[in-house]
Amino acid sequence: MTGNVKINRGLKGVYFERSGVSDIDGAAGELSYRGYSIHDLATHSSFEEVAYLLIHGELPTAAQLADFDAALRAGRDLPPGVLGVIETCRDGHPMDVLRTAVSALAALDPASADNSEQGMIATGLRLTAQLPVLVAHHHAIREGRDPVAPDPELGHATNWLWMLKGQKPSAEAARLADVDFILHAEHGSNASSFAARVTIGTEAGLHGAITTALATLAGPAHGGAAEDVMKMVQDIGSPENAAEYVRAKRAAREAVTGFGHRVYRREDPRARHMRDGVRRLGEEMGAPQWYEILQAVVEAMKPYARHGLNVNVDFYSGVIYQLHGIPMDLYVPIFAIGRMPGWVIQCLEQARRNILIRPLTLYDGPPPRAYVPLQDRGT
Ligand SMILES: CC(=O)SCCNC(=O)CCNC(=O)[C@H](O)C(C)(C)COP(=O)(O)OP(=O)(O)OC[C@H]1O[C@@H](n2cnc3c(N)ncnc32)[C@H](O)[C@@H]1OP(=O)(O)O
Ligand SMILES: O=C([O-])CC(=O)C(=O)O
Repeated sequence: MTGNVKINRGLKGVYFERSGVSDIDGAAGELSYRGYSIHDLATHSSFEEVAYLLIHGELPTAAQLADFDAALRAGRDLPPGVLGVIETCRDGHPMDVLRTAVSALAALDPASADNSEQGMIATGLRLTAQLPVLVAHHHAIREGRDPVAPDPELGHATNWLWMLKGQKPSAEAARLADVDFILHAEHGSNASSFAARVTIGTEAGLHGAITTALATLAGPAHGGAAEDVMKMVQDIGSPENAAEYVRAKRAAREAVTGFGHRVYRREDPRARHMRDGVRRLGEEMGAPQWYEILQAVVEAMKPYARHGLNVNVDFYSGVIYQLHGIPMDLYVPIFAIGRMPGWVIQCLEQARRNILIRPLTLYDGPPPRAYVPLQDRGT
């Protein structure tokens, strides 16, 4: 069929469902989770509290938070067998290894087939707890070290840095990681959450949906941007080279990574918290040049700021990880660790009022024609 049909390529501007989780005002540059401003949450909250808020809809009481935190800490164990999978693909990109390990968990986790509401919440908590362990263990294995066991005395962000580096992080480093996870925890119908919903829409399980989400997050137009920003900063090398770098990119009509967003027409509200972190940490660590290069890129992009083109959340996050000595190929997995509660609640919302997600493509191929047998098709 062809005809006068309106096509929204990339589903731009299309509402496909209602959601009570996060509200994004792209024109105003505002974001809230369950009605709470991202700025309040980044300033006052913790990842554990935000994960509870996202999944259960309300901020927890002290007792509810303690139970939730205990469940997260208890969920860090990995079923035997998954380390063998990681070992087999140890030299792959950490995002490929993580996706493969989560996919393997579907087969190795005895409770993975429980698609009830309570079953999905329990699986979601386990996966939220397990993702940092998978990433840290893979990193140790590829470096030829023994994986560092999770420490049940430590909260989510502190334990992640402990397992990654084998040393207890400073309070400042742990807080920056915590804020990073809060800022990445949820973002409506972004590509990876939408992909996870499509998977749940077929009544597949949560491990499958998270595997889909991980595959989708990895691309440079989505979660892969932080890694690319760090590569860009290294290519630029010094603030005075930024203008020429941007000019050449725009002359070639190439995107400048870390800029642009499908929804925001102002600065991404999450960016300011990362920017403050880069500036502070850079000064403290005697490496202010990264911040200066980033700000020189922002300045150089101003003439191209049509349609409100501005920095997104991942413009600054890569440099924070770099200052913490975290390898570039772990930046997307870090995003994934933070995004887990968002994926879980998007999947729960989908499952609660499930409908198969199946839009249409308007056919514009050849008209009907007769089949030509192989021997009649020439050489
Ligand atoms: C966590 C996240 O996923 S945030 C996004 C992370 N991704 C990146 O940072 C990669 C770089 N950015 C991009 O590739 C894009 O901005 C995307 C894919 C994120 C969004 O793309 P779109 O939805 O097409 O953006 P949008 O419709 O707002 O584009 C408007 C205009 O700005 C331009 N534009 C968008 N992003 C950029 C950019 N990074 N650099 C230069 N120009 C850009 C577009 O080419 C378009 O110009 P046109 O009207 O002349 O065609
Ligand atoms: O919402 C989007 O399209 C991408 C994004 O910023 C996110 O997933 O955090």
